[in-house]
Amino acid sequence: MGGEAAGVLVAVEGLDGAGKATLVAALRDAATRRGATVATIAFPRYDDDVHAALAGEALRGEHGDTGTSVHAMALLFALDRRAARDELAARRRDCDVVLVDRYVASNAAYGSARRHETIGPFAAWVHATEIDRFALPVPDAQVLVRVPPEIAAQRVRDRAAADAHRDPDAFEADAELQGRCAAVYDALAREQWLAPWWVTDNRQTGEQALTRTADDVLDAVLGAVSAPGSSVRSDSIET
Ligand SMILES: Nc1ncnc2c1ncn2[C@@H]1O[C@H](COP(=O)(O)OP(=O)(O)O)[C@@H](O)[C@H]1O
Ligand SMILES: Cc1cn([C@H]2C[C@H](O)[C@@H](COP(=O)(O)OP(=O)(O)O)O2)c(=O)[nH]c1=O
Repeated sequence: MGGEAAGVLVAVEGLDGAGKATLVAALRDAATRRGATVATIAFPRYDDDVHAALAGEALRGEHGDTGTSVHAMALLFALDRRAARDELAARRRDCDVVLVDRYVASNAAYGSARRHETIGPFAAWVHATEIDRFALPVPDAQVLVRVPPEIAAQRVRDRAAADAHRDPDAFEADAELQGRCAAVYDALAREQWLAPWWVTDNRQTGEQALTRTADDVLDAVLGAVSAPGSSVRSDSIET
């Protein structure tokens, strides 16, 4: 890898508490062990971008009715990514693998779920706004970290109990929204929305299971990217 080719852009997606940050760290370690250079970016970039900061505040009830508007929230998340375009391009120039913790599909999943849609007008608007208009790069692969919503919700609660700064926000506290969001994510993966998806089951606990999952994901994602003939696949990675 390297040279003129842009680093592989891998988006990690899933519910709040699904285990995205945990998998991103495991993927970074696994890719590094294989000799690849790796960069990671987590969206929303609360500390680095004003749109992300505003979205975070709106999720906690600030800024009047901003949080109740599906499109306003999605625009703030999208503008955060738009402002990260140069950084994304630079990381892809410098590194073999760029891992993003949430990306464009998060907007499609959460916004569609909020509007009680699956893949419909809202997902089309997200594509038109972020890909067609903002020219954000299409990822090479999208990984759905899949767990039942009840397990994700329990992890969010445990995390909040352990860390006062991780109090559940408006989306995290809405169990019905998380349930609909899980269904939209499944549909996005099934339909290969935007780019190829891989689905990984993250119910299992333990370091070993995580390392195995990260290795399986890397094999699948990097294998498919370096062998374009094999193109779009929807393999389910069993852990
Ligand atoms: N496979 C797993 N089994 C048990 N706990 C997990 C697993 N993956 C993540 N966790 C825990 O669940 C919580 C949420 O994980 P995190 O990676 O922060 O999720 P996300 O980034 O999707 O919100 C964390 O406390 C993490 O340690
Ligand atoms: C990045 C992004 C997040 N979201 C939602 C998902 C989450 O419920 C919420 C906050 O993002 P999240 O990554 O969960 O941040 P944190 O765990 O630090 O609170 O915003 C979108 O709806 N669209 C997006 O583009």
